[in-house]
Amino acid sequence: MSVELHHTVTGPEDAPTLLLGGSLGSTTQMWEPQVEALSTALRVVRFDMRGHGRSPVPDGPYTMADLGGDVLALLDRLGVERTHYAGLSLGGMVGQWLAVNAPERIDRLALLATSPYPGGPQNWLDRAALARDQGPVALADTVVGRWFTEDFAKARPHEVTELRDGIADTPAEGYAACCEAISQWDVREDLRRVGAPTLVVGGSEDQATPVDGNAALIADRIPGARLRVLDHAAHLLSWEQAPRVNTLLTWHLAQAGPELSAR
Ligand SMILES: O=C(O)CC1=CCC(=O)O1
Repeated sequence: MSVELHHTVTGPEDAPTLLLGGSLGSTTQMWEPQVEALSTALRVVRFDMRGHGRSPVPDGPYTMADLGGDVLALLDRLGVERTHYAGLSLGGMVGQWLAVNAPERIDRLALLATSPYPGGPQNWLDRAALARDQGPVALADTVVGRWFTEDFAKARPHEVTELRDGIADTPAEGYAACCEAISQWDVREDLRRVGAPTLVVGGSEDQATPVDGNAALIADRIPGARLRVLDHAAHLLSWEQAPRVNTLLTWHLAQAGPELSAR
């Protein structure tokens, strides 16, 4: 059964909707570098994944269908028939699920630093067990260490600490149950069925979802998908390379119709 996701809406009410789905251990905060740039021409809807931030935390395990079903319920609540969707990491997995399982609801798709198959269950089940046992605080330093390049972490340590604390504050059950959803995730054979025009963005220094086997594979399989690889970018590339990501998203989504390209 779906839950009512916490969300925020920014931008003109009559503009096309863009949903932003975030990473494991994040909240709507992770999209702050995008909101101003994207919300002049789009109605930007950020949401907390179930088990995260201010959304409900049902007992796990969750599945990607649970997470995708929550997004469909959110669209229904907002009265949105079709939407653009951009997601990073876990948010990008949910984007792939939506594009495969609810293609009639998705207009244009952007998949950032995400994976079609994050390597099989065991690592993720181990991470789930650790999160339940000791809390995400036990993982926060390691995880945030993959979110940014060393140069960025040296230059902007306060931002890294803030996001690290966000991972640590994620409800243990929510974090663990989302790891369990990731542990079962394998969409490789379904990607050829995706009809949404898709932009795939990878980070050249992303060790969590390296371009080879992730962004490159997704772009190879989704018909007509466009791949862009950003240098000086690790996993949370929407934060570290915000202006470049905002330009790419604006470019990709502006091809949807005259409302966007005119602004
Ligand atoms: O948390 C990580 O290590 C990277 C990641 C994979 C899926 C996700 O959302 O984050």
